[in-house]
This record gives sequence, C-alpha cells and structure tokens, in this order.
Amino acid sequence: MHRTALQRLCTFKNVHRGLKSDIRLMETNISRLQQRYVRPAPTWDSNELCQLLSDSDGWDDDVVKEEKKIETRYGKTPKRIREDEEDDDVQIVAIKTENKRQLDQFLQRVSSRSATATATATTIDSMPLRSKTMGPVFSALQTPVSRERSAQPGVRSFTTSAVTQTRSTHKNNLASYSKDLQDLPLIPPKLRRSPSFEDPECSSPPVTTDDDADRIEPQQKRSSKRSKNHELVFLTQKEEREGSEEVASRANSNITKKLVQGLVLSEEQEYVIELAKKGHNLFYTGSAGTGKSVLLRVLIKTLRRKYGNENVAVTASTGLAACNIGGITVHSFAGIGLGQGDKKALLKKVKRSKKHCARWSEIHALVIDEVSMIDGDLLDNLDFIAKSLRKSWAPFGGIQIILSGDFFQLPPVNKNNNSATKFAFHAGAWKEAIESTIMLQKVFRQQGDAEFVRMLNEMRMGNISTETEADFKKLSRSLPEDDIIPAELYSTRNEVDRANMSRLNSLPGRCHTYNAIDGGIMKDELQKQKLLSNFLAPKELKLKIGAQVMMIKNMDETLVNGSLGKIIDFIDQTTYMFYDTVKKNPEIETSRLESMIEGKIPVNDNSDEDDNNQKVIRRKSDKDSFCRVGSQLPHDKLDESIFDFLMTDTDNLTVSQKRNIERKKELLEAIKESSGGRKLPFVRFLTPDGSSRLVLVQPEDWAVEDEHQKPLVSRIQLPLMLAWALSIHKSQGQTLPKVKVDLRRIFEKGQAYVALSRATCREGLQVLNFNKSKVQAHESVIEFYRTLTSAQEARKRVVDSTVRKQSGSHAPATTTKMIHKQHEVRQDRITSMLQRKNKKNLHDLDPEILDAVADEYIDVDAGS
Ligand SMILES: Nc1ncnc2c1ncn2[C@@H]1O[C@H](COP(=O)(O)OP(=O)(O)OP(=O)(O)O)[C@@H](O)[C@H]1O
Repeated sequence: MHRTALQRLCTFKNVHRGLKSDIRLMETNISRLQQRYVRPAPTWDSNELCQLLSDSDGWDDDVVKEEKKIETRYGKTPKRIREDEEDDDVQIVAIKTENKRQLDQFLQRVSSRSATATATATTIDSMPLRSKTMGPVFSALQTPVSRERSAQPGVRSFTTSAVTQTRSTHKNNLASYSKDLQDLPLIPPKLRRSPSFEDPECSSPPVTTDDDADRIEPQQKRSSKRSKNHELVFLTQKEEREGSEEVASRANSNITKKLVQGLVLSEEQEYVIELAKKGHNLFYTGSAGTGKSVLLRVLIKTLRRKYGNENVAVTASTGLAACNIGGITVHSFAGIGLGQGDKKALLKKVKRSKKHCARWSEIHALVIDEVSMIDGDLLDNLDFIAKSLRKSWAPFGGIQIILSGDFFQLPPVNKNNNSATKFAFHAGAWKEAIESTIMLQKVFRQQGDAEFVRMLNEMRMGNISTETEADFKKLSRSLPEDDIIPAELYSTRNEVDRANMSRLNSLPGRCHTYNAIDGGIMKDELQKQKLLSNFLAPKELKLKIGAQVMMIKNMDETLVNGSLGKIIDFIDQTTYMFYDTVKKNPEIETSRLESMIEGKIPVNDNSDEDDNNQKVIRRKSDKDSFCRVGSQLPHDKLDESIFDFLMTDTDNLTVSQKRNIERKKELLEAIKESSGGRKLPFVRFLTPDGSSRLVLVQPEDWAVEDEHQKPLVSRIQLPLMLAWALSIHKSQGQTLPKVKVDLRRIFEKGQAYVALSRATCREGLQVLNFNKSKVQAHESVIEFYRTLTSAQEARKRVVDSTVRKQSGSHAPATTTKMIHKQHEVRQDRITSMLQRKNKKNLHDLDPEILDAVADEYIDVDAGS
C-alpha cells in the first residue's frame, strides 16, 4: 500500500499545478516514504522543490498563483530564489511530458537564465523497471546516467503517460496517499540536498566504498560535483529493452566503472559483483593481494543496497579479518560461542538467544571472509542452524552465501592434531550451496614488483626453485631506517610477546601493570591454568603511554576484535566522565564545571545517551573490583591531544574564548589529580572508515562455561594486547608496506606464504630464517584449485547454461571428453596464431591459461 502511495506521490509531484495543497507536507511525506523504501534516502532541498515546481511544470498562467503560494510558505518567490542562485550552482531537475513544444520552451528558458547551465537528457530506458513505475521524479534521482543534450541530437520521445494520467486523477491521489501516510511514523523533513542517490537495481551507478569522494580520483571528483553545476535532467519515457545496444554500451561505458578508494575494479572483480547482484551463492578466491577484501567491501555495499543494511550479515573467520571489512566474527554473528559441540547443541545454544534467532531468520545474505580458516564442520553446522531456524531446506535456509578467501593461506585451527584438516570446501553444505566459483588472477598488492609476485606464487604452491630460495635468502638484510617502523610478524605467541615487550621497554614513561582476576568453578588447578592460558587476554598486561595496542573483544560496530590503537593517557572514570561532559558540550560554562569539581553538581555520566563510549563504560558490577585496585602512582599531566576537540579554529578565537579553554584544561587536570580511582588506558583507536575514536578501555570478562552456562574458568582483564608485533595468524588480510618476518618457528602449511605476501615489494620486506623445507601447501587444496575457473571461464559457463535453458535443451553438461576436444581445437588455433605472431609454442600450458590466452588472441585477431 505504501509503495503505491509513494508512486502516486512522485508522479503527483510532477503535476503539482492542479494541487493547491501543502507543499511542506509533501516534502515531509516524500522524505518519509523515501526513507522507508529506498536507501540512502534522497532528500530534497526546498529550493530544488521550488525550482521543480516553478520550472518544470509551471510556465503558464498558473505559475504566478503558484509563486504567490510558495512565497507565503518560504518567504520568497521562486523568481527571487532563481535570482539568488543565478550563479550559485544548483542542480535543477526537470521532468517533462510528451509535449515536445513545452520541452523546447523549457530548454530555452533555462539557457536564457544562466550562461553556465548545462542541459542534459536522460531516457527512461536507462532506468531500472522499478523506478519507472515509481514515477519520473524518482527516476531522475535514481538515474545517475545523463547525457548532454548537445550529445543527443533531438530529444527522443516524450510519452510520460504517468504525468498525463495523474493530471486527471491527482485529487483522488491526494486523498488516497494522505490516508496511506497516516500509518507511517512521523519523521521531520530533511531539506538537504542529496544528489548522489543510487538505486540498488540500477545497473550503472559508480560504486565507492565508505571512504568517500576525497579518495576518488580527480576525474571522478569532478563528476561527483555534478550538483555544483546548473544541470537539467529531462526525462523521456520509453520501454526498457533488455539487452538493447544502448543498454549494453552503457554497461561497458566508463561511467559504469566501479570506483573504490581511487581504484577501478578490474573486469574480473566486476564480474563477481554482477553474479552477487543476481543472487548467486558464490565463492571467489585468488592469491594474496588480488583484491578479495577490496572487492568484498564493494560487494557488501551492493548487497546492502539490494537487501537493506541490516539484512546482510558481514562476517569473517577471525576478528582481525572481520575488522578489515567492518564486520564481526562468524561465531559472534551465529551466536554459537566457541562453536564447540555438535550441531544440535549449537542450535540449542542459538535458540536461547532471541537476538541471534531473529538475525538468522531475517538476513538475506551472509558474507564470510577468510573462509580458508573456517572448519568444514562449522560450515555444515551453520547450514543446519540456518535451515532449522528458517524452516527451509534450501541451502542455508535460502540465505544468499558469499564466501571469499584463499585456501593456500592459513587453514582452520586443527583441534585434533591427528585428524586431517577438514576445509570448508569439504563440507556437504559447500557442495550444496555454492553455485559459482571464481578465481581472481590479477595481483594488485605487489603489482610494482613482478619478480616478487612470481616468487610468491612458487611459495604458494609449496614448490620453490633453487633460484627463488636464493632470492628469498637475500632478503635477510636489515631494512633501511626511516620514519616507518616495520611491523614484525612471528609464528608463535611467545615470540610476539617478547618482541612487544622489548618495544615497550624502549618507551619512556611509567609502566602500568594490570593483573587479571581469574575465577571459575573448576577444581583441577592444572586443567584450569591450561584453559586460562588459551585466553587471548594475558594474566599480566603491561602498558605505557605511546604503546600500540589491539582490541581483543568486539565492543560495537566500530570497535572490534582487531581494532588497532595507541594509548594516549591513563585516566580514571570520574576524570573520563568529566572529560566526556566537556567534549559533548564544549560551550559548557566553566562555573558549572567548577561546581562539579566541588561536588555541588554530580558529574554527568550521560547514562541515558546512546553513546557507544558510554556503553563501554557501563560494565557489570563484578568488574568494579578490577577498577577499585587503587593506584597510588604520582600524577602525570594530561596529554595535550586529549584537548583536540577544544582546539578547532583557534585562530578566530577571542581572548576570552581562549581563556575559557585554558580554564577547562586546568579543571580537567585538577579533577584528574584529585580523583583516586584506578587509572585505565585512554586509547585512540582507528575505526574501519579511517577516522579515530577515543575510548577509555574498561575491564572485560572471558569464560569457558559448562553445559549449564556455569563458568568453569573465567578471567577479568582489559581487552587489550600490545600490537607492534603480530602473529602471522593475526596478520592475514593485512597489507604492510614495511614488514620484518621471522620464519624460524613456522608450524603450519600456508603460514610462510601469508607472512611474506603481506609485503608490497621486496624493498620493504626483511625475511629471517627462511627455510625452503618449511614452505608447504596442502595436497587437498592443490587438488581443489585444479577444479576452479577464471572469471572469464565462469562467465562463459553462465552464458552457456543460460542458452541451454533458453533453448529448452535438456542435454547434459559438456562431458570431460568434449572439454578436452575443445581444448585441443583451441590449442591448435592458438599455436597457429602464435606462430604467425612469432611467439613461443604454448602446448605445455595449463588449459586455463590457454583459455585466457585464446580469448585474448582471438579478440586481437578479430579486431585486426
Ligand atoms: N581494483 C584494484 N585496483 C588497484 N588496487 C587494488 C584493486 N583491488 C585491490 N587493490 C589493492 O591491492 C591490495 C590488496 O588488496 P586486498 O587486501 O583486498 O587483497 P586480498 O586478495 O584480500 O589479499 P589477502 O588474500 O592477502 O588478504 C590493497 O592495497 C588494495 O588497495
């Protein structure tokens, strides 16, 4: 019903002239409907509305009356608005009708009004079907593809039947949608321009990651400033012809290139997006640095536009990998704790949590990154849980599954050392669910060092030549010393701890020691200590100002297991709350703060506010004892950077404003000095979107529970660990421009490859203790990869199967024999082509590479 209302509203908006009702109500309602049905919600500037109303439809006598109405409402006439903004770069959206004369008239009006105006025309056939049904205004907003009028000789046809139709029925519509709208919650209107609206089904909007236009290449920056020019979008309505030449050329045009962090997605990366958009369950892979995670971030955005943010579960096998893509661990999403127990026990566990049951029932897509570390049994268990909770026997209960990772990298942690590793691709659920598998082939991370890519590829397959071994050994030299301190990677926790402690000791300043409080009902002390030693949180944690740390627990969306940060101070909770009060209200009067210090006004802990930082502060009472351990240490001055929020625009401050800031700093110092609570680390964390966030880190608890959820062992400690040196396991997924790797204690297949492939080039890599015999790959992984296809091949397969389906042929898929025959024919063609081109004979090459080469040369041939 609401969708119909929206449709009516939008078409209705084009023909407002007959409507003498409340424009503001219309804005509000459109905004509400848009927010409900389309993400991100496009919002309208009231000026734009006026432009739309006055320019697009009203250039007959009614305009005068209409302008009067607008004047009453907004305090100025559309004419005045136009004058004000003559040179003020406003995007104008005009939606017109089948009447060619009117359209030309409109164009003339616009060009006579501003010399800088650009007239652009967009045809409805460049829009998704859904937008067409929603009406031209919506379509205009949803269609980023536009062409300059001059580039389009003669605007096509103008058959906006919706407009014509609505002219006669708008009164009924008004009554009807007003009624529909009564069901919606009231949202205040947002009169803000949002020109970059993208429709989930629209095939052509440029896709960018969260890291906004600043990081987009200059060319794209220019185009993203479209709204800064006078731009007129005319719409003509025409049936969309799927597969039409124009649609195809648009799909191939540069406009459609997906841009991400200044990167253009490669064709193979785009193909994965294409498949995901079509709803395929897919697995894509590729060697380290082929852009799997970058692609995943774009893919997640695409899926979110399609299904809605909350309907896409973004997960990874480890916390750090999850942090990399702004997600959570798969265990945490699923609600299965440590994932121990059989599938029925796990299902029972999930059922105890309403939150997790709701998640499982509601999501449309589940993304799992670094799938190589997911155990095959776990994947089967997830499948079972999904099917049970969603009461559907479709794979994963009908959830779209997207898996990404490289099985040549780290395998699942083997709980039972004697059993063979069960990879995710061994799982029954994998075979049942995964429809498409794509292998990305272009390496981006080390693209400036082709020789290094070759060396890494040998390493990946566990098959290192003598020359490559010698080349790796040459990398044992020290790295040049400059501002960038190299990250250190080790195989074992002990090595990591030692390296971190040596860094900590070299820092000046006092060391703060935090001893964990351990508990639990387990009687066997030896067993208890063994379990406790598996906790990531250490028994004793030593920290200093300036120490690099990593969060080891998921706190909220932006502070997750794996978030990196730097300690900027140690303060107690009262000081923190005082700081937080000033930060939230920098204008607060100093007299009020003085009263707080004197105890006349309680320090506001903002407990009602929905602030993640405060959530971190409000911890259970059993952690209070941890914080009560009084600190008798002498007082250090607060770090200047804590006051950053007060220092904006200091040049323009008056003397009294500067004095006010100084006073606030003094008061904060005073409260820090006088309060006796335990000092906790105040950390500046990096968030996934690249910004930073200050957090007072509070103690957390960890426990291993028995079947009645009683803690067998438990630990309370700060959820932090030092992070100058990392374990290779934690480094998976990272790109490190300067890295020192010690391979002395390598114990896992794929481990050495992961470590070395973090580097971007050999200049930034130091390798200690390289030992060829320790570089190995799993046989089953090698086998599995033999069956995979490139994006090119996968695309051909999809096309073939579509053709088969369309032709109604029930013939079985091409047999192995036929494939071999095809390869032979192809090989011969390539050989003769290559001979003509004086190239090397490729008879010995892998069929997959042959295919790629064949395509390339056949294209070249066809072109020539
Ligand atoms: N289309 C692209 N164009 C240019 N650079 C890219 C592109 N895709 C990825 N990159 C760059 O390549 C590097 C590696 O990307 P990413 O971390 O996504 O690779 P990965 O396949 O996930 O690696 P790993 O398997 O090691 O985790 C990054 O620095 C990234 O910015």
